[in-house]
Amino acid sequence: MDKLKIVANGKLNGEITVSGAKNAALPLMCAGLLTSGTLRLKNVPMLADVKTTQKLLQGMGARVLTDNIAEFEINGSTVNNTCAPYDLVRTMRASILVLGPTLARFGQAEVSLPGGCAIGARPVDQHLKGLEAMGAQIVIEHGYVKATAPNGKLKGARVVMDVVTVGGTENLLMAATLAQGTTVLENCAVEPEVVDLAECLVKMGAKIQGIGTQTMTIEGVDELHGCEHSVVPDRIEAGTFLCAVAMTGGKVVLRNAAPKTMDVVLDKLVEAGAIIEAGDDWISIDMQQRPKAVSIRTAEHPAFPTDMQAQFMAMNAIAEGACKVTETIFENRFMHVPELNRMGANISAEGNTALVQGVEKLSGATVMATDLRASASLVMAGLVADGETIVEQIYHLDRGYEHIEKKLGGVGAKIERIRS
Ligand SMILES: CC(=O)N[C@H]1[C@@H](OP(=O)(O)OP(=O)(O)OC[C@H]2O[C@@H](n3ccc(=O)[nH]c3=O)[C@H](O)[C@@H]2O)O[C@H](CO)[C@@H](O)[C@@H]1O
Ligand SMILES: C=C(OP(=O)(O)O)C(=O)O
Repeated sequence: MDKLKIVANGKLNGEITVSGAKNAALPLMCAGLLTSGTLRLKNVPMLADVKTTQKLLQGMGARVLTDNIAEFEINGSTVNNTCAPYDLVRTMRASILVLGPTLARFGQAEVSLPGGCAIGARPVDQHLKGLEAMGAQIVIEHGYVKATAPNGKLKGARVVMDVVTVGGTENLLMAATLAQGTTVLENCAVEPEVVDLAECLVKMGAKIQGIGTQTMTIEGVDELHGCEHSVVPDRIEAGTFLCAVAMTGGKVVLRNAAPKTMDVVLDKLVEAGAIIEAGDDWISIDMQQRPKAVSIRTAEHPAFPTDMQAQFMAMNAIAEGACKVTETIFENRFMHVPELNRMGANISAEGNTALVQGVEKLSGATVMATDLRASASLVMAGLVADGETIVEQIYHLDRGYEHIEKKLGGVGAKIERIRS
């Protein structure tokens, strides 16, 4: 399994181009199942999860073409299999997002239950509850969700999700576009990636009102057509690089970024001492001091994103002062804490709260993490640690960061992939 070797190399300086968002690209690719037309997606990040989604869609019979430089064409006219098998679903929880579109277009779907993962149990009860309200008959058998729509069609319904769920909102939104009648989704997630999906669906002919609000009303249509859509920039990848610069110091400009989707993260970096400037599609950071510790509390958008919690923990680990990090979205998202402590950090975690006392120095070590953002936080710690840091098990990182070693290497980091 590949590893990353990182040696501190001073301040980061230069420019980085941000990729399209993983969390938007995956549901957008699944939306290709809703139409027999061609969905052309641009700005798609070349990530392990995108390749898994490509395999999943191809396994269902869809034609998926890519030029391997950020463009995909998905054509759902040839879909002849409504099953998403365990061997693909288990490597990527977002596979559950084929359930809504497949059921809505073909009247049946069989999708392996994704199961829990390192950061929490992550049930999909809200997805199933919503589809049942839309008339689906659902059984769980042999680890699979087997869903059918009586007479082949879902029916519009009012669904109040009892937790705010990004994937649940996306699945039900896609399903509702082809349902008969009107669906009202209440308590929707308003993450930028949900908005991006909704905007693409509208281009495909869907009738959706309330995009970007907690209530979306969808008037079902008989069919959707193809369209061209550019994936929203990845606010989490961008935030990760900004945090890295906040730790090393330096001046970096991020291109193809979406600062309007990152308000709270940018505010917190300013609180930490960074000078941040932004235009429509760029962000610059200038950091010439040791960061100040900043307390954060994760919550649904537009509050502080859980997917940035580990990276801020790494920054706080070397910051001046002490702070509190509270995780309210996932029940087990502190796996980076013991690894950061092995590198000399002073963090104590209990329940969903971690108290961080900043230290002056970290020391390099061999570390690993069992989830994506935890792995990113260890890479960042390596950028400022004494000696060599080896981050193992980086297939987690490859799920969500496109060429992280090249992007950070391009602004002066000493970081090398060791292939095995
Ligand atoms: C591919 C993708 O977009 N992944 C993102 C998505 O994950 P994902 O869509 O899986 O996250 P959700 O928003 O659904 O999960 C939020 C919380 O709701 C709970 N829940 C969710 C669904 C459900 O049916 N029942 C239930 O109880 C989950 O266990 C979790 O505690 O949003 C998360 C929260 O912003 C991000 O961390 C992930 O990066
Ligand atoms: C938790 C994450 O992703 P996923 O939902 O794909 O596991 C993430 O991107 O940090």
